[in-house]
Amino acid sequence: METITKTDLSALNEQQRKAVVSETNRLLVLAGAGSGKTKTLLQKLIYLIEEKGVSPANILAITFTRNATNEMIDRLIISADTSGEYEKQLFDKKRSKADKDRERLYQQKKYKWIDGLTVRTFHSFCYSILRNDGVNEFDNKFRIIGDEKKDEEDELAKHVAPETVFEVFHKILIEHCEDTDYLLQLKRYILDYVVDKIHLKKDDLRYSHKDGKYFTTLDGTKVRSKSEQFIADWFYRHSIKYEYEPLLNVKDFSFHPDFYVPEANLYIEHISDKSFSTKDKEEQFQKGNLLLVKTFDSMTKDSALFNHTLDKIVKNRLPANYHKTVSLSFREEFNGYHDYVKDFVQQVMRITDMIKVENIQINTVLENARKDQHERVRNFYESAIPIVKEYICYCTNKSYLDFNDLISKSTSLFRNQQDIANKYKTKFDYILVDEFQDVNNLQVELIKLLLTDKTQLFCVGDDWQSIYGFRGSNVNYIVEFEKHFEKAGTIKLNLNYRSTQNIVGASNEVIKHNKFKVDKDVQASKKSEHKIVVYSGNSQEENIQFCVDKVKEFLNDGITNDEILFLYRRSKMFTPYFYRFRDEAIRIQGKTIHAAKGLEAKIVFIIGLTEGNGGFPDIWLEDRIFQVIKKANHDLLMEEERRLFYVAITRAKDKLFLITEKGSESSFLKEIPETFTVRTSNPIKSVVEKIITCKKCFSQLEKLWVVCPYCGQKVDAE
Ligand SMILES: Nc1ncnc2c1ncn2[C@@H]1O[C@H](COP(=O)(O)OP(=O)(O)OP(=O)(O)O)[C@@H](O)[C@H]1O
Repeated sequence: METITKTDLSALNEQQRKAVVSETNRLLVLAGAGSGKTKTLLQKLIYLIEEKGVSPANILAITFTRNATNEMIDRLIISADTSGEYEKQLFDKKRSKADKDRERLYQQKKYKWIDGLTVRTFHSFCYSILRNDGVNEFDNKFRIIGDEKKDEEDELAKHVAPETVFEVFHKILIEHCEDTDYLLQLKRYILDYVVDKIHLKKDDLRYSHKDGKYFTTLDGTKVRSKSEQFIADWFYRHSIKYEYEPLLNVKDFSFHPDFYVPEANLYIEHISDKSFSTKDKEEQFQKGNLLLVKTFDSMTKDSALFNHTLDKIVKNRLPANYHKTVSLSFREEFNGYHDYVKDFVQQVMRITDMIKVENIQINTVLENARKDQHERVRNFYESAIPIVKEYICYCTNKSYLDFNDLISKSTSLFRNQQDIANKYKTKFDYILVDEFQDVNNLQVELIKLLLTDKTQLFCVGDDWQSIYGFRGSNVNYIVEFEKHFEKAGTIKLNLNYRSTQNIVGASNEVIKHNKFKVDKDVQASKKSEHKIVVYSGNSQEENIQFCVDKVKEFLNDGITNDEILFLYRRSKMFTPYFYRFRDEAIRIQGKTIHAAKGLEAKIVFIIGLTEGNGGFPDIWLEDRIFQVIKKANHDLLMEEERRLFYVAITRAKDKLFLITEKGSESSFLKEIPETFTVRTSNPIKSVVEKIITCKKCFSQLEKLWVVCPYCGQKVDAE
């Protein structure tokens, strides 16, 4: 075999080394943030090939994202490339991404051992299984449907559907709206629960309308009660023109009856428990020789009966040639509400994913939803489920597979076709999985179907960083690894090489508030020169100003833009910052915390750390709609939010800024002990680090190191 690269076991700490040489067949390397899990996994790969003589063809390394796969391949090429050229090219800012991708591919081919490895995302691995071996199971000329239509650079580009999941759902929804009943049902849902928000508690919007007209009817009129809304909707559904609270001048005085139907020359007064006596009004009607009909709240309890009543009252009085059917247009009916329709589609997409990951029958979901005590939940599913069913049929007819289908089709292929399962089982003697804390049911099932008693499964992950629960990942697989995989072992990596003591200390304290986790004693290897800055301005403008000033200061001190990272819970928090920095002609990197997984930066700002709606924590999955498919209690959802905060904090190497607003500080900030922070509303000057020389290997180090990262010598900071 060609010489590849040296397994540099001496560059690893004892625990990392133990993990690399371990012969345990089911091993979990449970690592704290920045403790070198990716490094350990790569060394394991190299060790297997170089020291143990394993053929690269027998190794499968699985990641979650294309970026992670590329990074893994990059690191392998760097380790093999003694000239150091590849690393230079990779970090060359003048080179385009496409250029780097081409170079990666070229280098990968050049080193046969790297090319021989299977380093894939779950999805691309399943994609090739289905393409190569799925023919007996179903049409293997399928195309993938996802969030993007095409990316020229993507290896899967040729096989991607010409429409996105969202587009298909939206299209199906519009088609469904050709049925007027469905259209109005959906419109009613959106008006009630998005526009009027009638599901919210009393102390909100509902009573804040000065004129008391709160309920929105299907034609957009605001009325005073649910019953009036029902009556107005009934007119709309039957295309009967009406006037709401028209001014009526009768003999002795003028007043506003509830409804007037011109074509029937009829007035309707709806009587609720709270209505005043209508005696006076009735007299006036008699005097004026006008037709008044009363309806009562008690009638509205049974909607079928009430429909019937209105039928009797109104229809008989309409002219004989009155025709009722008018087809409604989707575009016009939702005029002004199209963004809400899109939100609805997003929610339908979310439940479709959940249904697939949890492997529940659609009709079971509908049955459960119908039993839910909340009308909003029942109504949501009545409108959503027909769309989900149609989407599934549509994808089958078009031979589209979405990301969940790729995995579930692969597992069913393995279950149904033993010979194909055996082919993969015998091929891969070693299966390495990165970011194991993010696996979901389907992915674990796939892994299990690939294992034999002899296969070595090597998983690395950090339960404290499990942040994809909302997409179906299940932190239980890592927390109870030894229950899910027989005869499993665990090695913990506890030394954080990335962040300084204050950052590691703060992150440890925050995560202590979570109950569902594995305990780890994560230590920092770098001293702190700076405390974490918690800045609370009086307004967003003050916060932005503070960040702009700080960033300018850093840039003046010679720090480059890509060493500074802005993190946030939701993209929209960043928008005002983005525009302000753009006005200042400063380019900064901003990422959602989810997208910052695995990244690190010298200086990190976490913005939007306010309590309450739109802040952080932001527990949206608690919405009862999702609970129908998967139960999740408030405490567990809060734990996921806290893990997300933990991921954010631990991206910082040296300096961390936590940006909040006076009076609405995120509860997470209170979980960081004072010793690690400076809390202020004023700008603060930063401390400039000094460089020292390691006495043993003479490396130039920032004063922050406790132990020299190159030779392990204890560094005397003084
Ligand atoms: N034994 C070691 N000696 C010196 N530096 C190390 C060692 N192990 C890891 N590092 C360095 O620590 C940093 C973090 O490593 P890595 O990215 O592998 O951590 P990680 O556990 O995957 O992090 P996270 O889970 O937080 O994304 C890297 O810069 C890496 O080179």
